[in-house]
Amino acid sequence: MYTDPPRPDDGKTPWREWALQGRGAVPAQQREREATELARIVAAGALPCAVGGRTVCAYVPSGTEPGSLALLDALRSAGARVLLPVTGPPGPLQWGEFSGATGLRAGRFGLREPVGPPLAPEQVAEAALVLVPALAVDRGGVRLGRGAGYYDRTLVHAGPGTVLMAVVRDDEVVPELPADRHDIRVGWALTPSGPVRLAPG
Ligand SMILES: Nc1nc2c(c(=O)[nH]1)N(C=O)[C@@H](CNc1ccc(C(=O)N[C@@H](CCC(=O)O)C(=O)O)cc1)CN2
Ligand SMILES: Nc1ncnc2c1ncn2[C@@H]1O[C@H](COP(=O)(O)OP(=O)(O)OP(=O)(O)O)[C@@H](O)[C@H]1O
Repeated sequence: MYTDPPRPDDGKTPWREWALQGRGAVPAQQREREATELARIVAAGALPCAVGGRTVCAYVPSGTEPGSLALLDALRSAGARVLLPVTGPPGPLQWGEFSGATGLRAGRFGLREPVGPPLAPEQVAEAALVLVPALAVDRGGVRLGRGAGYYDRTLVHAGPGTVLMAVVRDDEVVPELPADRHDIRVGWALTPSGPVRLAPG
């Protein structure tokens, strides 16, 4: 059960605590069900854009983050070239191509990332779709990340046609989050109940 969410003018820190606390309270079985739903949505092709023959940037979930390797496999089965973030010092993220679980090793912060030479941050410009890790997202497309600014610095390189989609739990689509000028808004949320169109601007 969630505690009451903070207010938009409380700042990002209490919102991060709220989301992390909420995720921590979700039983493992429910988390697995939600991950299965997310992978099913991808496998069913119920995304806002076609991914066959296209590049999709995604991420390997860590801890209580929504998603799974099965979701990444579903993207590959749909014919996508899947790129995963390679985390360096704070700045734009580099990328590595996902070739299956055996091609991953632990990187910075213990995050699993592809072995092999990293690709430039600008590769995100090739992407039809970016699945962005998030703690919460609001109806206007403001995304709450972990607070290191990696994705805000990365998504500036996305093309105008790239679909930006924050992956969150149903309860993490909220009316209004605190926003900073540097925040890059996303047009969609991917939740276990399906894609949710947000209205940036
Ligand atoms: N799965 C996943 N991969 C991702 C992200 C993410 O949110 N989730 N990122 C999204 O940006 C980037 C990495 N950003 C991160 C930002 C902060 C911390 C973090 O845990 N910081 C701790 C210190 C942990 C430590 O020192 O070991 C902290 O700030 O307290 C981790 C990753 C790229 N890859
Ligand atoms: N485009 C940018 N250029 C320089 N600094 C930036 C940029 N975007 C964000 N930052 C810096 O990164 C820090 C974290 O920003 P913020 O709290 O918005 O991160 P976040 O969106 O939660 O994290 P992330 O993007 O890694 O998921 C802030 O100190 C901010 O000034």
